Amino acid sequence: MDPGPAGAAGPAEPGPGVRGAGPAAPASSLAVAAVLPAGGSGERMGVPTPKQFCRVLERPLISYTLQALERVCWIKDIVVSVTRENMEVMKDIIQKYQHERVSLVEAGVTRHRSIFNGLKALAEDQPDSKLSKPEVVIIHDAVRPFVEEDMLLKVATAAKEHGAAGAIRPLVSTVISPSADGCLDHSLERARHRASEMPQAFLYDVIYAAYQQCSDYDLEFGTECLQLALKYCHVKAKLVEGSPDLWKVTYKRDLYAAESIIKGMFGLVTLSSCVSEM
Ligand SMILES: Nc1ccn([C@@H]2O[C@H](COP(=O)(O)OP(=O)(O)OP(=O)(O)O)[C@@H](O)[C@H]2O)c(=O)n1
Ligand SMILES: O=C(CO)[C@H](O)[C@H](O)COP(=O)(O)O
Repeated sequence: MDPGPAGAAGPAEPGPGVRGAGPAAPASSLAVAAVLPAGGSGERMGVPTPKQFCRVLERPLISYTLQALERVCWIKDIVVSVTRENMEVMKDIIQKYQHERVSLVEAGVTRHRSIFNGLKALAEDQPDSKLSKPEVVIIHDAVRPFVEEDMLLKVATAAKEHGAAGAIRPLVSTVISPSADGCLDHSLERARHRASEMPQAFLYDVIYAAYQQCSDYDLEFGTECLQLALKYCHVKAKLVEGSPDLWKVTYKRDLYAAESIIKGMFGLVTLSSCVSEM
């Protein structure tokens, strides 16, 4: 286990993303970068602090996500989209927890706009940029801290082959479509559908071209990057089964769940204490 950064506050975290010897890296010729949208306000969490900055065991949630990515040595650059008002907060987090290879860009008013801003920073025509255009870009929500290297490798490799790839999970509940009068219109067959999670990965040229062409409606209301690659670049994403830990911290209770997973990683929760609580 890696110790936490020297002098950093918070637990000496095992860090998500590192277990055992780890999976093999992709071919060294594959240039990979990551974009982390972190410009949301976390309305559904219902607390004043945006959820990515909420503390879990004394450490901001986004710091765990950054740690999971920066421990993957083949991810060269990590671009984080943050609102102007939280830029200083983010810089303080980077300094305090000694995050590496992180660049900041200004977030947009929607998630898609924040991602687009991150992609623009990686484009080759950026003057004075220390970033270089990657072949593959991973997109991962700042509020999904438990991503493993193995999963990142799977989506990056599949993106190189297929142009796009994304993590999926089985649906827990059936998805239904209501009609305008609040009654059931139709219901989807659960076994034939999947929940789309993160991370996702793309050939950079594919996803950048998709964002450049996409409509204001997509940028405002879209929730699915894989759909943009399909709609604008005719790229059918490879879907990769992910672990349950990829879920997105959304509600207040998710912070408690994240805390208990991190404690489990530290060995702070023993099996007997779990059993006695059941
Ligand atoms: N304008 C936005 C909106 C969202 N995000 C980011 O996109 C990710 C996933 O979005 P979501 O979970 O919906 O975050 P919020 O928009 O913050 O949450 P809510 O929908 O509850 O307001 C988060 O890391 C969030 O910070 C972003 O970068 N820019
Ligand atoms: O769900 C997703 C994948 O499809 C995205 O990860 C994302 O979290 C969607 O966020 P929002 O619902 O706020 O747009």
